[in-house]
Parts: sequence; structure tokens; C-alpha cells
Amino acid sequence: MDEAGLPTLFEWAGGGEPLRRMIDAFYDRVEADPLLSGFFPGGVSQAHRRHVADWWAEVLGGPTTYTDERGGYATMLDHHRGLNIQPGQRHRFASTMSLAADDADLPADPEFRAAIIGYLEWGTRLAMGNSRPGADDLVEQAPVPRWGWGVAPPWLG
Ligand code: HEM
Repeated sequence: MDEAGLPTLFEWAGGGEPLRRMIDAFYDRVEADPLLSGFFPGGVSQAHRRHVADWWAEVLGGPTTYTDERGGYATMLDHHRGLNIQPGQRHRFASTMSLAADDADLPADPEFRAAIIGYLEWGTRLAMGNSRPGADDLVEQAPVPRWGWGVAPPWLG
């Protein structure tokens, strides 16, 4: 538990397996999406899916595999440099993950989904900024973020 007395978002999601299902559903949609598929020529590899699922698990309060084995924030940053993500692509990315959470039967309570969408809105805007060609003002080192429930935690009685 990261927030006093509350399960982490990772625990609430049901652990790593449901998150991997969400990421798989997401990239299946991305591969068929005219706005997003061009980022992944040849399709989205199993390794990429696994790495991004590890990132999400860590952000939501689960195991720190991405930091321990993948190089953490700096590796994630490197992957977005120069991608030149446009606003319409950012929006499609975020809204597609919301659909993928439905595909994967993640908990659908408003509190959990609001927390996920909050992270997506934040993360995709950072990714878009980090992807500007030639950007020389990026935050180069930071911890992998840990996201929480924010202002709307679950009502546990
Ligand atoms: C919440 C927002 C986002 C998160 C959490 C995220 C997460 C990640 C992570 C962790 C990686 C590296 C995987 C590895 O270690 O192998 C990655 C790579 C990548 N991301 Fe994102 N990303 C986000 C937003 C975006 C957006 C908005 C786009 C494009 C529309 C995008 C496109 C890509 C691409 C193309 C790669 C692979 C680049 C390469 O292999 O060279 N990401 N992402």
C-alpha cells in the first residue's frame, strides 16, 4: 500500500496479468489504427509489449522491474526522443488505452478509471513534449513515477 490504508492501483487492477491483457489489447488496436500504426513499422513486438506492461505495473505501485532491469525513466525517455508525436496522435493514444482497459475487463469503477485516465493524460502530454525533434530542455533523469488514487479514492466504508 502506497497511500495510507488503501490498496495500490496495481493491486486494485488485479496485478500484472490484467495489466498485460490491457497492454496487449491496446497494441492490437494500435496496429490497426491509421494514426498510430506508423510508430511501429512491422507491428508491436512481444518484447515491447512486455516492457510497457512492466512500466505500467511499476507506475501503478507494483514490482519495480522496469527500474531494476530496463534502466528506468532514462530508457523510457530515450524511446520517445524525436518521435514528433502530434496532438491528434496523443489523444488517440490516450483514448485507445481507455478502450483497451474495457477490452481487458479491468475494474470499471469510476475511481479506478479516473486514476488511470489521469495518468494517461499526464503521461501522454509528457511523452509528446519529450518527442519534439531537437528538444534540448528535457528532464534527463527522474524516478519512474508512482501514481495513486488522487482526490477520488475508493470508498471502503
Ligand atoms: C502514458 C503515456 C506513455 C507511456 C506510459 C509510454 C511508455 C513507453 C515505454 C515504457 C516505452 C519503452 C519500452 C521499452 O523499454 O522497450 C515506450 C516506447 C515507445 N512509445 Fe511510449 N509511452 C507513452 C506515450 C506514447 C505516445 C503518446 C506515443 C505515440 C503516439 C508513444 C510511442 C512509443 C513508441 C513508438 C515507442 C518505441 C520506440 C522505439 O522502440 O524506438 N508512446 N513507451
